[in-house]
Order: sequence, then structure tokens, then C-alpha cells
Amino acid sequence: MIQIQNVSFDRAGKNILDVTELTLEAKQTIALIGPNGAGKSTLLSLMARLLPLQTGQIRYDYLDISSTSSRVMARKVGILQQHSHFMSRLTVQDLLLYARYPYHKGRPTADDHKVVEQMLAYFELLTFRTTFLDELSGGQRQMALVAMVFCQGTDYILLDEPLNNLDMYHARHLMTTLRRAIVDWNKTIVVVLHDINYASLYADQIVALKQGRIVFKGPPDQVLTPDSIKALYGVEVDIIEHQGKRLSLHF
Ligand SMILES: Nc1ncnc2c1ncn2[C@@H]1O[C@H](COP(=O)(O)OP(=O)(O)OP(=O)(O)O)[C@@H](O)[C@H]1O
Repeated sequence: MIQIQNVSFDRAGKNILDVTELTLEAKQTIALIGPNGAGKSTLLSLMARLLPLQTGQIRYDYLDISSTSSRVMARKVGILQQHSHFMSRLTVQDLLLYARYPYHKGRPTADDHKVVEQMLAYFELLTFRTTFLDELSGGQRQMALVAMVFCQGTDYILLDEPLNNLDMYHARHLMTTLRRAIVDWNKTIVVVLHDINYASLYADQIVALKQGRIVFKGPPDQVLTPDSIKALYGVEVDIIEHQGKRLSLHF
């Protein structure tokens, strides 16, 4: 379970995030949605301790991030940021092995190699194992970066717009794989999504942010309505039901 309490964050003298209370159940996919500039990346960065907390508390199970060592945090929470830069002359398998550093400290064991093999297969990257990152397409690199975060072996995974650059097949494959990971490995995944239909189809819970505040939270079929979407994005939508799922039409 993730518990966020009284987390407020100012930048350049301006308040950009103010979350009084947010509890996220474990072993779920939680989609963080909201318009550009709403504070989604800021919240994720605070949750991964990439930005220092200015107020409040964030806890993963019994761990308070303010008092947890980096060694323990590195095994508890993994994040893929929106703009991740890695040495381009690194092969895909080396990138994945690098993500195991919190375990092997520079001396990979058979277990580390086993996890890398597992993730190469899970994310359909076996054919790219010896390809350098700068020889991959944008979408292939994105999949490799997501696989890298999974290699870290953390219970909690935070992904900021992972569908960037992905074509229809890979976007669907990634979202399906995230859902499988919850069942197969008990992961809890918080994912920033701009496509509200992916959020509706694949998330257990939706958390909507606007101007740094949570405006609604709940299961997609309860919270995604024409009114809530209009209030969030200022866009008129129709909601249609297809095979028991809610889809929004906004063209
Ligand atoms: N380094 C910074 N200095 C000052 N303000 C910043 C900085 N980074 C972000 N902001 C501001 O903080 C607010 C929240 O930004 P954030 O990136 O968290 O939003 P977001 O919801 O992730 O947006 P997007 O969907 O466009 O990625 C925005 O108003 C943004 O302009």
C-alpha cells in the first residue's frame, strides 16, 4: 500500500502540488491522469525520492521514504521517468544487468543473469539483446527502458508516460504485460497515461490530478463520465460501452 499524506510542493515560489491524502492499494494498476502541467510527474518524482519532500509523508507499506536508506528504497521502488537518458553505447542486456546493481554491486551472479533473461523474454526483447540503445527505434528503446525498471525487482513500479513512442501493438502489449506482472509477480504499478481509453481498459484505479490537486479517484467504470472528463480536460466526450468496458470518444 502507498500512503501519501499532506504532500505539498512549491517550485519557483509557486505551489504546484498539494495532496492531502491519497492511499493506493497494492497489487493493482493505478493510472495517474490529468492535463499537461497538472503535477503528475512531480508527484511521481516525489514518490521515487527524485525530488525531496517539502512537507508531509509518503509510505510504502511500513517504509517511510524520508527515513529509508537508498539501498532499501532501490529494492522497493523503481521509476521510469518521462525523459530517461542512458549511455547509448550500452546493449539492451547490459542495460538490464545494470538495473540489477542494487543486488550485485558490480558483480552479477547467475540469479541476476536469470532475471535479465526472464525480462528480455517477458518484454519481447530477446532479438535485441546485443543491440546498442542508439541502434533501437524510439519504441524499442522505450520497451527496453520499461524492462530495465522491472529488472530492478521492486514491489512498486512508477512509470511516467511509458506509452510514448509505442505503436498500437506495443502499447497494447505493454499494458497487457503490466497487468500480467501484477498477477505473476505481485507488482503495484502507478502509471501516468494520457490516453484515457488505455486508463479505462487497463487500470484498476484512476487518480485524476488537475492544478496539483486530486479531483477524483476510483475504478474507471465509476469515475470516467462525460462530466468528470469535461471538468478535467475541458473536452466534451461521449462514453460508449464496448464488451463491458467504457471508452471515450472525443473527436
Ligand atoms: N523545474 C521546474 N521549475 C519550475 N516549475 C516547474 C519545473 N518543472 C515543472 N514545473 C511546473 O510544475 C507544474 C507541474 O509539472 P509536471 O511536470 O509535474 O506536470 P505533468 O502533469 O507531469 O505534465 P505533463 O502531462 O505535461 O507531463 C507545471 O506547471 C510546470 O510548469
